[in-house]
Amino acid sequence: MPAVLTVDLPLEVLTTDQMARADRLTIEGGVPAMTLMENAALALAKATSQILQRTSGRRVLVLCGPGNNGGDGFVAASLLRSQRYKVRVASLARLEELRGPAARAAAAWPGAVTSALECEFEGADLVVDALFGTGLARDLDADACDLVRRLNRWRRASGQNVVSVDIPSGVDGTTGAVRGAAVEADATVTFFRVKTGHLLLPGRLHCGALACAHIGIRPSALETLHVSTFINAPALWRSDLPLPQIEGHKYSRGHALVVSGGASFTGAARLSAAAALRAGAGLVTLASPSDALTVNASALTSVMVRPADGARGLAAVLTDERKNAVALGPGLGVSEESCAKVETALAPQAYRRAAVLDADALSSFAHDPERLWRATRAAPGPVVMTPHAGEFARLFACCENDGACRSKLDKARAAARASGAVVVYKGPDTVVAAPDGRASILPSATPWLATAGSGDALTGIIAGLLAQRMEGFLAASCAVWMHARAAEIYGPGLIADDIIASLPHVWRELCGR
Ligand SMILES: NC(=O)C1=CN([C@@H]2O[C@H](COP(=O)(O)OP(=O)(O)OC[C@H]3O[C@@H](n4cnc5c(N)ncnc54)[C@H](O)[C@@H]3O)[C@@H](O)[C@H]2O)[C@@H](O)CC1
Ligand SMILES: Nc1ncnc2c1ncn2[C@@H]1O[C@H](COP(=O)(O)OP(=O)(O)O)[C@@H](O)[C@H]1O
Ligand SMILES: [K+]
Repeated sequence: MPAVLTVDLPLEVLTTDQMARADRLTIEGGVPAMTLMENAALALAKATSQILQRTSGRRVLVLCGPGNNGGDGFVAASLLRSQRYKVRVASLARLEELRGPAARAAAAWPGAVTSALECEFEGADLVVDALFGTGLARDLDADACDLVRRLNRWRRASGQNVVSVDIPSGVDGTTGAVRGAAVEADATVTFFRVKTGHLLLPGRLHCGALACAHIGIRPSALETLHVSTFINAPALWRSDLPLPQIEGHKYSRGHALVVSGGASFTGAARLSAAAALRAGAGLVTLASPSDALTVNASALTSVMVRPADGARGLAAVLTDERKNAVALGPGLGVSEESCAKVETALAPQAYRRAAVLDADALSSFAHDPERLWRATRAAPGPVVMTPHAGEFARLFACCENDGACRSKLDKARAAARASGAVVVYKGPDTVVAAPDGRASILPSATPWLATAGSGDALTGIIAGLLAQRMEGFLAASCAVWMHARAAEIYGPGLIADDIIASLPHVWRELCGR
């Protein structure tokens, strides 16, 4: 499998509305719509011909829809025909229904056009899906759903390739939802910038290999779009990555405190502590209940262990101002005592201490999320919360059910706004959202990450970066990427300990030494 996390795509991610505005601004700025369409078709024909290994005579079927996505299809069909491919075109709309550049593109196609609803895929070496793009406005009707499902069945049975223009037809370009049915593509060529629907599930699973082509839209168009969603890639946070300084010492690299659960629940916190050290914190201390002190101390070497019983014990350990990042949740237990420990860790104080809240530190507030948000809003430093889907549903039910929240991205943003904390909404398409509206989406992650303790390792990496004083949103995004990249490097068979063991390889890639 290719290393997807290191593929180069532009950082900014757009909604379909933002993309439409970028198109409009460019056209108003003097670039003809037809030029954009021709450039889009050129990129598409190039991708198609690469998949067909430039062998002329191969048979290509182009499925065109009623809008400009179909227009791109018509122009690409003409280009591929001029490159000596055997091209058939099938249209969903009657040609007289087409408007604007799409109508002009269809008129320039020299061959026959058949009905897409009746078309046969047999004999095709590749199908170009130009049915619907970013203009998809409602669910596909029954006939279009039937066409898409027939195409998907043919692709699976024949093993031939499908290339989607802009976005697999049927995928909502903003939310990633499937509107009735959606094409399963082997490759998708999008234009100018990736859209949120390419990255959020299930949309991402329909795209295959995603490429982004420049078609003449000026990057200056971004200035008016107020883009706040980014691909989670090193370019987003690399310049803020904390690196050890020659004149530095361990205290200048920060001191993370991880809070352990009781005697039978200590492994999770130890994973977090080890991950915090590997993420570069100069020192890591495990605050352990007395009954778990021996088991923790005997299982740790470079992590220090200090006794801390209850919220009071934690408060005593936290009087040391050098402990500038605290992580709670893994193995903590769901209880009122855990709520009190979280409130202690977040209590206002004279110096800036960052906090990461995961697992039981979140679930303990399920009956009263407002109580947690009061604490997170009042906290003196950045707070990062890392819920998986179950924890998110328990804690942020109001954001789940809010009619304005249409996607995982919307929900994570609403949760960050409500809590005043950075929210890492975990899963195969992890979203990191900051209270100020910034968000990042991880473009891929190996499902081998779904293993016990994997989230605990992530909590530790975030704590380690926060201890080094990295800004909250960037630290959380960077940690999510490092965690996924460590798993990608290690490969199949991964367990949580391997994520931690792989972190030096990730560092080496990031800093080149
Ligand atoms: N606007 C531009 O300047 C450019 C647009 N380009 C292409 O144009 C596409 C966007 O074009 P459009 O805005 O025309 O939209 P689309 O071609 O994506 O589809 C919209 C058309 O389908 C209809 N429609 C929407 N949902 C439907 C549904 N569920 N069932 C049946 N019909 C439905 C709409 O009424 C409209 O006619 C992009 O995806 C891209 O491929 C490219 O040519 C590059 C430049
Ligand atoms: N299918 C998947 N694909 C990629 N990453 C996943 C998948 N499922 C879970 N993950 C990631 O694995 C980690 C699991 O965290 P979590 O559910 O808290 O596990 P645990 O509680 O066992 O530590 C998260 O970082 C999450 O994003
Ligand atoms: K399409």
